[in-house]
Amino acid sequence: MAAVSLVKAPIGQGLRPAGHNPRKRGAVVRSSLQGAAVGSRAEWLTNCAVLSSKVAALVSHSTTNGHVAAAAAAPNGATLDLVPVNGANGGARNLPAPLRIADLSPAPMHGSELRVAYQGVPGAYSEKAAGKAYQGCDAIPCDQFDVAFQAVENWVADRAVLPVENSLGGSIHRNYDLLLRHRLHIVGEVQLPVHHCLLALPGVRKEDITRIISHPQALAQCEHTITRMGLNVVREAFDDTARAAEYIATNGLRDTAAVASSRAAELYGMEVLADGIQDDCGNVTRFVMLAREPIVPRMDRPFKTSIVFAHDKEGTSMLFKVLSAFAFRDINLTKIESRPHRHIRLADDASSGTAAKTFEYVFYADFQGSLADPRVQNALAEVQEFTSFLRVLGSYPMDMTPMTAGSSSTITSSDPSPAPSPGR
Ligand SMILES: O=C(O)C(=O)C[C@]1(C(=O)O)C=C[C@@H](O)C=C1
Repeated sequence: MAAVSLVKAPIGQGLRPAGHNPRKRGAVVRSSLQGAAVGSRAEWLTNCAVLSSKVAALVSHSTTNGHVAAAAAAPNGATLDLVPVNGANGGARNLPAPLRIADLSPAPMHGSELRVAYQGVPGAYSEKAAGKAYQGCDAIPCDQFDVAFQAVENWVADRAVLPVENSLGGSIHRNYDLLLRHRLHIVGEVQLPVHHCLLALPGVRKEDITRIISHPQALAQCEHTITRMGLNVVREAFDDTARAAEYIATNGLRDTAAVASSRAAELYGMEVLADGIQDDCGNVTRFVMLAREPIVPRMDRPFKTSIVFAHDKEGTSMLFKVLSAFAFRDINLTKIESRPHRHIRLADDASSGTAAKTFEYVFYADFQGSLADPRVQNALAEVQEFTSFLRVLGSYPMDMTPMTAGSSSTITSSDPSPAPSPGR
């Protein structure tokens, strides 16, 4: 499958039903502590069904006289300009085909495959993470992280699975920045043990290699091992690990090796020169699962909640106060990250568009606890008092799978529409 490089004209984008404004929803604590978007998804589906039946009625009427006689009014008042049907009368061959019910369906229903966007090409670790998060999904490769966000926002994909941190390389800052710029919700997490190989074309020996290419995170995760191998090489960054392998194969490069997965070796006809070259055998990358809607937080299993906050006044010990709101309630923080964000535009629920706000730093924090837990709600209410900006990025089940090398067991998720698998 070709990588999605631009997501500009998704099917049905202009047909949003009345009241459907994705930017209005969300989990900003100021408006609501509980994600209240479940009803709006149902509303969207209902409106689609109404719209579909109107179109279906018109199309069936049109087949009696060979033409669609009139324009249909969509529920939001927009006019659907239905075109003459291609037929024996001819003359309409270059005109667009009429909408079908399938075009109006925003997401696969009733067990059909979930479309999951990831960054990279087949053989990338992110593809494997997508398969671990949503077994049997239709994984959609995207050439950039931003495109994966857009693919979900524009209904080209139902979910995105993107890396946020690695146990050796640290945070993937780009995705933290994008979480703030976009309006998607974290609905789950998946931790993937990452086992790197050094790949080269068949017959190439280690001594022939002058260059190693890979994703910067993958190069960082193998930095010491590559040095210890005594190879006289330059290291170059590439978009993703699998694309580095594909590039070598496509261009027949016999002086270049890639750090990538054994699956990439199989897919692109490469040989494994060295196996397990990550600097730590417990090398794990954490991915987040993103959706247009939040999931309903629960209390019957371990949950994690991710927030982002900022303060626009100096000298008020904001960070200390925020941390104390969690500490005094014995809520365990699992991660905190600060990012500079001058001139970053924040998607803001308070207005229908985006509002430009400037803070010196924003802070991302993950903590153990569900948004359904009153302790968490109280902590967030307090955090809200100390901050100028607070947004809940998601409250979702923790990935509890033991992190043994090569482990790939399924995680437990509350995500409402994952591919069918036990316990979901
Ligand atoms: O290049 C890939 O294969 C990816 O999936 C990207 C990525 C990353 O961004 O960290 C994912 C997991 C590994 O940590 C290395 C690279």
